[in-house]
Amino acid sequence: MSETPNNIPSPPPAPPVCEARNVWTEFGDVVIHRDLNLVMERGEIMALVGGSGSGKTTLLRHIVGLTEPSRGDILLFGENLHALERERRQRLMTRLGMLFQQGALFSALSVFDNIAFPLRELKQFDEDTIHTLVMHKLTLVELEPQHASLLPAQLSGGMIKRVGLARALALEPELLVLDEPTAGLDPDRSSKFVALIKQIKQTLGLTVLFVTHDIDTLIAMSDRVAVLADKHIITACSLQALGEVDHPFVTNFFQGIHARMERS
Ligand SMILES: Nc1ncnc2c1ncn2[C@@H]1O[C@H](COP(=O)(O)OP(=O)(O)OP(=O)(O)O)[C@@H](O)[C@H]1O
Repeated sequence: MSETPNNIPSPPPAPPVCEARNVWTEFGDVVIHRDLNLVMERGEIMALVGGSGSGKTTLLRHIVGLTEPSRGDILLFGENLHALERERRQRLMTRLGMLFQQGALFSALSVFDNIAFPLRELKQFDEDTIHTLVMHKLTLVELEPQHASLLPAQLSGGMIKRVGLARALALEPELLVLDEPTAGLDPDRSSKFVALIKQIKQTLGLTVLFVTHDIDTLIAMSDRVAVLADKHIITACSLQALGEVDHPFVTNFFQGIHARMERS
């Protein structure tokens, strides 16, 4: 522990928000992740990119506790997620929120009930409090109170994403995980959704990890880019530094980024 000039010990540095340590994932004989390592610091927005089938969604699913790696550890806020007993693990999971591809809303539940779902699961809030929290999240994602009673089938693609985001934010997480947040949105809706995520990130002081194939989203959102190739993270660096990385996937990918930046 370091000391201040008055010899008062300063507190130990906060652990990384999220860390994958020596992670292996195997489906039968097929190895998806081989000794994969990744560290995310508080307050950053990190993009996770990689070829189709390289294991990005699988890694996100490990990080949000839906699946467990074959070997290795996932640490969230310094705690070893898969080694915790159930109750502590559930408590830890309330510190993160996930937006799935296509929103993954419950089709039979209204917008209100979708957003209320994680709050009700927790069994800590009465219905008045849940109402206040849900309506606050609806405002946060720039939807109107009258949208609360709609069913997912009555929503546009952009609205579904916003409701999914509101649900991911329901428990006021510190880490937000987004799988392809702009997939399926037209360029205008996509850039509005990116702006909304960045604004919410700023307001709530979130750390954000997202997967994308979309170069515009990558350029607009990321502080750092983690590249999943050859079954592990080959680099996690700024967009600029990515230009220096000598790897066929990165070289290809960077050509696309370069062309896009020159067009804008
Ligand atoms: N439960 C499972 N059982 C067997 N194989 C699986 C399972 N889940 C994923 N896979 C395989 O693992 C590989 C990685 O899948 P994953 O969805 O993580 O890739 P991805 O990088 O997110 O791909 P994309 O960019 O196309 O969405 C794929 O070959 C997939 O078929």
